[in-house]
Amino acid sequence: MIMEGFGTYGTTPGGRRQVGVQGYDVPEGVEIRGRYDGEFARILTREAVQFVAELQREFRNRIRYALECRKEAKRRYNDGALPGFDPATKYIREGDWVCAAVPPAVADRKVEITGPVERKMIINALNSGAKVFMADFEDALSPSWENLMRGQVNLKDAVNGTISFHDKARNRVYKLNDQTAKLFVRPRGWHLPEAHILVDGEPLTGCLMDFGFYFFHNYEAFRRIQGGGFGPFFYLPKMEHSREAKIWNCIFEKAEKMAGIERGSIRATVLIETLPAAFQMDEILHELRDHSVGLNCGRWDYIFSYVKTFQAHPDRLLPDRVLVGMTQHFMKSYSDRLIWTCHRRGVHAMGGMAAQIPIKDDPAANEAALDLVKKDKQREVRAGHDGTWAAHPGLIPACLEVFNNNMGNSPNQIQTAKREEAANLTEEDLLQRPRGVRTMEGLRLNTRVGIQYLAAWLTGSGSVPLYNLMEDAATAEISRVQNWQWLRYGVELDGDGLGVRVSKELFFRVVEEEMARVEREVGKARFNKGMFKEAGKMFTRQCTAPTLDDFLTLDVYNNIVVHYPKFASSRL
Ligand SMILES: CC(=O)SCCNC(=O)CCNC(=O)[C@H](O)C(C)(C)COP(=O)(O)OP(=O)(O)OC[C@H]1O[C@@H](n2cnc3c(N)ncnc32)[C@H](O)[C@@H]1OP(=O)(O)O
Ligand SMILES: O=CC(=O)O
Ligand SMILES: [Mg+2]
Repeated sequence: MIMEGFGTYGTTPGGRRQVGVQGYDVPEGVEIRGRYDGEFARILTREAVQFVAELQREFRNRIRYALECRKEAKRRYNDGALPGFDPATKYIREGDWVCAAVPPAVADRKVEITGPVERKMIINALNSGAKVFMADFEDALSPSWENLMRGQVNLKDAVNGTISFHDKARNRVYKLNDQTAKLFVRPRGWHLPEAHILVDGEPLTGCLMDFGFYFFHNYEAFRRIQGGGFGPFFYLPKMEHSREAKIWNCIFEKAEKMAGIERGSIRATVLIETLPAAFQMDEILHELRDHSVGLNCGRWDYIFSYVKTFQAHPDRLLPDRVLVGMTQHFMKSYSDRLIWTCHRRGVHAMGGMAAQIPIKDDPAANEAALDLVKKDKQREVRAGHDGTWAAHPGLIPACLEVFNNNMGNSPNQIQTAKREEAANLTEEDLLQRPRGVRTMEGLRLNTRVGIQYLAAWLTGSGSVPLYNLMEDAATAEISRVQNWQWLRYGVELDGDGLGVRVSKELFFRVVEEEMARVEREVGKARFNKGMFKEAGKMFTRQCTAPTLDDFLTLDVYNNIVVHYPKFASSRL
């Protein structure tokens, strides 16, 4: 068996093995095709891999079925059906039940910072003054083998309190403060495979890798150090139906049993970030009622999902992306319903992410951006949200101030902001067509943002600052699907007064011009060294595809897969 934690990778303490000929010690039926690294071997222990493989074997058929059901629902929406409340689960929506009590350690979640599982950012986020840090394997992370495995190593060190980072260029050492944010971890969505680990010859389900290794290595320390006897805590993304929440509930139960900890120890907040899930809030909470700690308004994926769900409904086209904010009736209705539902069931109703980030070189623009963030947070706290998301440490004081000013010393508003009137929101409220115009600048912005995001993702960065906004997989998806839909229906760009219709010819010209603009902005050297040209081709292909790809990152995933077929895993 390979020993854990031996210094530089490649040789055992005895020095008998060579770099590259070493492998992870894996159980029967598992093959690891990612690069070998001594640090990664601390995570990929035989026992941990066995646990993850068992999750895969037990749940793969149910996951497959849930994904088939998504396809079936897509067929129905494409044939003209609209999402709505399920009559079969009316008894759950109308029933008088509550979720398990919120663990005291996370009663106060006024401001949560999010970010990829990158070492320095984890330390900065935990030290940021936010109540919670949502460490992200999802929208904010490009899921390369290196990023995923380093992320697991970083989280293990973070939970144990030993994480540090030496920025050699700036001669600065990063360490944890005495007071840190509570850690939540967001695994990938169900749809993403993990091509570097095969179980019985098939790729592992990505989220089972993220959840499984994190849980296996950290549940004991987390419950002792962070969770006050509860935990670990998770965020669950991109679900479309309560049957998917049921799978997570069973996974949690299996993990708790394996660990010998009480049922209900693990807690998760589900992002309501798909249009179909907005009609399943009660059902999702009900499935997870012993493991729930609320719902969150994942606004960016929600907008993406609106377009995707209505991809075949030309009467429901979105206006320019910048016009689809939380004050649009369908967005406001979804946030109101989420608050009402969560508080009725005794759990947190979390707000979402304002995309503005600090602007370093322009004080006036910085002030204006901060003002937009504050207004967004004010709207959330007054509506009854118990907390919100921030993308950057520089925003934490302002967001906290807004929530503290409106909530005083209360840790949350679960008992005080019931929002009973939201019970009257109808299917029509949740689906109402967004208002606004479409412009050439909207098409251009989608294009240059989509391409630059993809270029970053292909080279390892899953969240980037672009034009003073945070961009991640969810925001980039909006750019992609909106372009696709406008092209598909040859929409008129009615906001320009020119009556121009979107066509392939127009789009190809826009791509060319925006690529030239990006090259000017980032500089020739960076442009040629980066993956901009490849990203441009991929984005163009996606926007002009005859049928809409379900996910941008799924389509391009193979470009970041790096296999080490001969050496990575062996049974020693
Ligand atoms: C739709 C959704 O799912 S939202 C959730 C997913 N998205 C995210 O989590 C995005 C999180 N945010 C980020 O990734 C970053 O803030 C970005 C990419 C948008 C901007 O990053 P940068 O350009 O590096 O920011 P900037 O240069 O201002 O950073 C200043 C410092 O703050 C740190 N920082 C910035 N954002 C974060 C963060 N979210 N968490 C921790 N530290 C952060 C930087 O590491 C840097 O640290 P240093 O001074 O010690 O070197
Ligand atoms: O995950 C959050 C979102 O807005 O999408
Ligand atoms: Mg999202």
